[in-house]
Amino acid sequence: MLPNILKKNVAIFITYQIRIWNRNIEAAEKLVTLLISENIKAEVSKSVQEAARDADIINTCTGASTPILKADWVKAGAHINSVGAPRPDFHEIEEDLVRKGIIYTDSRESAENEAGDVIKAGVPVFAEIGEVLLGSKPANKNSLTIYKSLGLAVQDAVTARLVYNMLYENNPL
Ligand SMILES: NC(=O)C1=CN([C@@H]2O[C@H](COP(=O)(O)OP(=O)(O)OC[C@H]3O[C@@H](n4cnc5c(N)ncnc54)[C@H](OP(=O)(O)O)[C@@H]3O)[C@@H](O)[C@H]2O)C=CC1
Ligand SMILES: O=C([O-])C1=[NH+]CCC1
Repeated sequence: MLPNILKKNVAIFITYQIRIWNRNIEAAEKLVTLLISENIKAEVSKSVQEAARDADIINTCTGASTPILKADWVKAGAHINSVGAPRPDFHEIEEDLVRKGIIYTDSRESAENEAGDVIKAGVPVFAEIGEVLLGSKPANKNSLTIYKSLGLAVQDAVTARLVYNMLYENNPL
């Protein structure tokens, strides 16, 4: 999943340097090689701290059950996209870091019931992404912001429909 997220980031931001950390360095090297082969500037970091240092955007996408990203490693004004820890008993972001951030999510109900990091920190969700897109809630660009992604069933349904159409309607067998 992470390669696709990174490519989307690169499509949006013109200047960038991507640093990749994985607990298994060979996996990080493999991803960096893939990104470089697609002309995306990427390099391996030996630690999460090194990867996060001075980063404007941090993407966490792990199956970790204890936090891997700590508050002291993240600069003021950074934005974090947290994709992992989608269960109440899973964590990938340190509690203090979640408390420092303004929390955005795809579904408030899901975040309050499923996102371990949000539940443990006991912080309110500031806005759903839909509210930001509609202009009813601000993006707070200069603050530390955290987008807690959990996925919406409608995304799966629409994707399944697109795949079905490609297979059976646009390209009938
Ligand atoms: N928000 C959303 O919409 C969605 C969220 N998810 C969640 O995102 C996460 C990643 O999913 P996906 O990419 O499919 O999973 P993968 O199994 O492909 O990748 C998991 C990654 O997490 C790493 N990892 C696992 N445990 C730890 C740990 N304790 N510390 C550090 N790194 C760890 C793995 O490292 P290694 O390579 O060493 O094994 C691997 O790089 C999962 O938690 C999944 O449930 C999934 C789909 C949608
Ligand atoms: O596939 C998955 O592991 C998940 N999808 C949404 C939350 C977790």
